[in-house]
Amino acid sequence: MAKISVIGAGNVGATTVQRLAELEPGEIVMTDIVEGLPQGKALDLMQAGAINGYDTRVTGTNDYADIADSDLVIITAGIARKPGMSREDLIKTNSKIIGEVSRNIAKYAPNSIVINVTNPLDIITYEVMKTTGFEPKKVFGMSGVLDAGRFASFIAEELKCSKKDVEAMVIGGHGDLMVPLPQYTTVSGVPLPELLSDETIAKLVERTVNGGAEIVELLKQGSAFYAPSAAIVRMAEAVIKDSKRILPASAYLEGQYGQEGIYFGVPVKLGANGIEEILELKLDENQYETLRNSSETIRKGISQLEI
Ligand SMILES: NC(=O)c1ccc[n+]([C@@H]2O[C@H](COP(=O)([O-])OP(=O)(O)OC[C@H]3O[C@@H](n4cnc5c(N)ncnc54)[C@H](O)[C@@H]3O)[C@@H](O)[C@H]2O)c1
Ligand SMILES: O=C(O)C[C@H](O)C(=O)O
Repeated sequence: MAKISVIGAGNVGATTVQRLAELEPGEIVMTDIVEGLPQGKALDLMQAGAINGYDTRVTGTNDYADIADSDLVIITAGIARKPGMSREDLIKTNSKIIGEVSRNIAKYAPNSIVINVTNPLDIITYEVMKTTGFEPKKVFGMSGVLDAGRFASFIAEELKCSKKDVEAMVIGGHGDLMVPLPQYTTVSGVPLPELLSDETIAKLVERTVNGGAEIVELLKQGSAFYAPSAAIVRMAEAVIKDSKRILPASAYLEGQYGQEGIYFGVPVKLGANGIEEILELKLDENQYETLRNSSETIRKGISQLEI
């Protein structure tokens, strides 16, 4: 049985707790700075257990001491972007919030694995690793599972087939320069380029890259949270069940893909120890070029962090 703490009880945090509770992992603690918010949502989710049939203990708190001895901590605290903003525009505000969050995780849950969700994803995940002082393999970010889920959903719509049969792969930074990989995307084992024309694939790639912004524009306030929480739970499940799933995650690179000392979305093996392996894929020259440009945005963001 695992203890999971979710920092931030907003849209992403609370929806994540709801999905996690249904898996019956053991105990879930939800924290926020707003008094009453995590407590009220936790009580509501406890009562839902009687109807949905789960016995997970869910509690809400404003006190970091309650995350003590967590096996897994999921960070969703911070602000979401508004229409017209890039994720990088959130650096200043969110890095202040995450500095405080990270120091408390290091203090109260020093043996935990940490999944960061707060944007700008790759830059803030770097801040969490540096501020907690945790080993890089124990700190990683959620991005590629969401981006690949969007790509898969658009592909299924185009092919008029079940989403269940599409396995997509998206790597790189969780920003405007992410890299969907059609050559590593399959529909029941059939490579995507055999099913759709280059022009159609290019259209779906573009929609995937703008997938977060498309929802931000529609909502006018806040950003996506149903697909993001589903993606977080897929990763959390791999950690608590030690299932060694191969999933894209923002991982600390030490030479892989020609990158050193930054967090970047890459396929990894996820288990109880966090990132247990990083898989290196062969890319075409354009994809390498986009990765290099994306890494520059991440380095620029890291240089703006006050850590
Ligand atoms: N990685 C991804 O793919 C992805 C997907 C969706 C959202 N996000 C990011 O996740 C973050 C949260 O999004 P959301 O939609 O849940 O926002 P939200 O505004 O609904 O919730 C954020 C919560 O964080 C809380 N908070 C603020 N400061 C805090 C602190 N110091 N300690 C604890 N809690 C604090 C707020 O009170 C609020 O309840 C944003 O930065 C957003 O961009 C990332
Ligand atoms: O788009 C955002 O700002 C939120 C998140 O990163 C997403 O991709 O939905």
